Amino acid sequence: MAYNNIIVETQGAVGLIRLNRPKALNALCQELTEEMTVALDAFEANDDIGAIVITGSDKAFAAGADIKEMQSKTYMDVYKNDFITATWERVARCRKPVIAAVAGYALGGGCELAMMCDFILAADNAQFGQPEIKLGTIPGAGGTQRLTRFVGKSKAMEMCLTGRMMDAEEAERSGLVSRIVPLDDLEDEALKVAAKIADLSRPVVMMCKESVNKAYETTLKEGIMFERRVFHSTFATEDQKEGMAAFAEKRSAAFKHQ
Ligand SMILES: CC(C)=CC(=O)SCCNC(=O)CCNC(=O)[C@H](O)C(C)(C)COP(=O)(O)OP(=O)(O)OC[C@H]1O[C@@H](n2cnc3c(N)ncnc32)[C@H](O)[C@@H]1OP(=O)(O)O
Repeated sequence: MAYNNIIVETQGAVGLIRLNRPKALNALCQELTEEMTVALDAFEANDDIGAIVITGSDKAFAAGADIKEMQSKTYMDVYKNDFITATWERVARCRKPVIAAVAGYALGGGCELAMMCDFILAADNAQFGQPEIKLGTIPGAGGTQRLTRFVGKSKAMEMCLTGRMMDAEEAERSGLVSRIVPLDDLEDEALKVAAKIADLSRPVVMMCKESVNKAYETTLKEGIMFERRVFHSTFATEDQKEGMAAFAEKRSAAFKHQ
C-alpha cells in the first residue's frame, strides 16, 4: 500500500508509523487517519511485530485534527459519520503495545492521539494542549476524558477551558508522559523501548496491557479480580514456563510467544 501522509517501516520486531504532513504540522486529515488504520491493521496481523511506535517530526507530533478540512462540516456530516472517533479509535483498540514518541506540538487531536497510545515518551521540546475551545468547539476524540484521567480534574479543566499548552516538564510532573528524552534521542529511545517489549512474550504483554487498561474502566475490586484471573491464565502459556525456568537456570528466556 502506498501512503501519502505517513511513512511506515519495520525495524526488527517493531512497527514504526511516522506522521508525514510537514507543511500542515501533521494535521490529522481524514486520509491520514485512514492510512494509520490500514498500517495498524497490518502490524496487528503480522506475527513478527511485537510493538508499535507512532511519531511525527521534530516540530510537530500532530497539530490536531485538520481544521481546514473540518471547518465547513455540518452537524449532519459529523453526526452521521461519527466524525473523529470512527477511525481514530483504532489506535486505542490496538492489542499490541503502542508507544507515542512526541516531539514539538501535540495539540487537540494530536494530544488525543498520543493519549490513545499506551504511553508517551516526550522530547524536551514537546508541547501538549487541547486548544479546541479557541476554535469554538471542544475536544472530540477523548481529550476531556483521557486528559482528566492522566492529570486530574483541575489541570485538565484549565487546559480544556483556556487552551493553554503544557511543556514537557509539566507533562512529566503531571503524569501525562512517562519520560522526557533529549530531542535527538527520541526516536532511537522509543524504538529501543519498543524492541525490549517486543522481545518479551507477546501474549503475556497483551494480557498485561489489558489488565492495566482495566484500571481505567472498572472499580478497584473488579480490577483486582480481573488481574488475578489474567495472572492465573499466564500459567497456561509456554512462555511463563520458559520465563521462570530461564530465571532458575540463570539464562536468558527464549520466548516462543505461545
Ligand atoms: C476539534 C477536534 C475534535 C480536534 C482538533 O484537533 S481541532 C485542532 C486543534 N489544534 C489547533 O488548534 C492548533 C492549530 N495550529 C496552531 O495553532 C499553529 O499552527 C501552531 C501553534 C501549532 C504552530 O504555529 P506556527 O506559527 O509555527 O505554524 P503555522 O504557520 O500556524 O502552521 C504551519 C502550517 O500548518 C497549518 N496547520 C497547523 N495546524 C493545523 C491544523 N490543526 N489543521 C490544519 N492546518 C494546520 C497551518 O495552517 C499552516 O499552513 P498554511 O501556511 O498553508 O496555512
